[in-house]
Amino acid sequence: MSVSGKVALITGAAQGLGRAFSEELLKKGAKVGLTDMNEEAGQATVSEFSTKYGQNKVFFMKCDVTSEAQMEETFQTIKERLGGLDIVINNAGIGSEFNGWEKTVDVNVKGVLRGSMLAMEHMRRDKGGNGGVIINVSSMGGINPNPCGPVYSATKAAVLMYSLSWALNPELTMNGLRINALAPSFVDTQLYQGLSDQSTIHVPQIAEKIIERVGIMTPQSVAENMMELIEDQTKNGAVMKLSKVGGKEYHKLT
Ligand SMILES: NC(=O)C1=CN([C@@H]2O[C@H](COP(=O)(O)OP(=O)(O)OC[C@H]3O[C@@H](n4cnc5c(N)ncnc54)[C@H](O)[C@@H]3O)[C@@H](O)[C@H]2O)C=CC1
Ligand SMILES: CCCCCC(=O)CC\C=C/C=C/C=C/[C@@H](O)[C@@H](O)CCCC(=O)O
Repeated sequence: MSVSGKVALITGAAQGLGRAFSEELLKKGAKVGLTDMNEEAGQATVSEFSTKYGQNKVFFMKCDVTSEAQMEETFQTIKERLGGLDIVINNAGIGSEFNGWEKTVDVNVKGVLRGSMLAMEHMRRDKGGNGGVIINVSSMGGINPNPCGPVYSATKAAVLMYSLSWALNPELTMNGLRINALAPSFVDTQLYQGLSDQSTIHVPQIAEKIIERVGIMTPQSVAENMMELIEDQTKNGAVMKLSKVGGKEYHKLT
C-alpha cells in the first residue's frame, strides 16, 4: 500500500519513536495526526513539520491514551480534519516499574487496546471506513524475558498477543484491516535515556550488559524499517523484531 495521500494517527508522537514514525510518513506523502499528552512538545514538533512538509499535511491534538473520552474525540477530529483514517500507530508507552507500575499497565496495555478498538471502529469497511492498517508498538522485551523490567515486559507481551489474536480473526481481514506489531530492542529516545532512573529499572547492571550486547538504534532507522509493516499488503499478524546487532527479523510463531 502506498502511503501517499493516506491519513495516519499516531499516539505519543511528540518525541522519540512516535515523532520519527510521523516524519517518515510525512516524507512519503502521508498526512499525519500527531497526538500526545505533552502539548508543548507536540505543538513544537508539529510546527517544525508544518514548515517542512506543509501546513495541511499535519495536525496536533493533545490526547492522553488513558482517557477514553480524549481518545474518542481525537480519532473523530483527526479523521474530519485530515479527511479520513488509514493508518493507526499505537505507540505511546512508559516504563515505570515501582510506584508507577499500574500507570505502566494503563498506558502500555489499556492505551494500545483502546487505540486498536477505536481504529477498528473508524477503519472497518462494515463500519463505514476504508480499511487500513494498525501498528502496535511492543518491544523485544515482549518476546525475550527481561529481568530489568518485568512489568514493562508483561505489558509488551500483552500488546503482542492482542495484535496477533486480532490478526487471525477473519472479521478484520474481510473488512480491509491488517494489524501488525513492532518489537524493537533499545532505541536512543528519552525512554531509553531514563533507564538510569531507578524508578524505571531493576538491576541496571544487567541492563547495561544487555545493551552492550545488542546495541542501540536510532529512532530514524526504526521508523524506516517499520514502514514495511504498513506498505507490504501481505503483512498481517507480523511481528517485526529490530535490533542494532541482529537487524530486521520477523518473529516466528510456534
Ligand atoms: N526506546 C526504546 O528503547 C524502545 C521503546 N519502545 C516503545 O516505543 C514506544 C515509544 O517510546 P519512546 O519513543 O522510546 O519513548 P519517549 O519517552 O521518547 O516517547 C514517548 C511519548 O509518549 C508520550 N506519552 C507517554 N504517556 C502518554 C499517555 N498516557 N498518553 C499519550 N502520550 C503519552 C510521551 O509524552 C512521549 O512524547 C513505547 O511504547 C516504548 O515502550 C519499544 C522498544 C524499545
Ligand atoms: C523503560 C524501559 C525501556 C525499555 C526499552 C525497550 O523496550 C528495549 C527492549 C527491552 C527489553 C529487551 C530485552 C532483551 C533481552 C535480551 O536478553 C536478548 O534476548 C535480546 C536479543 C536481541 C537480539 O538478539 O536481537
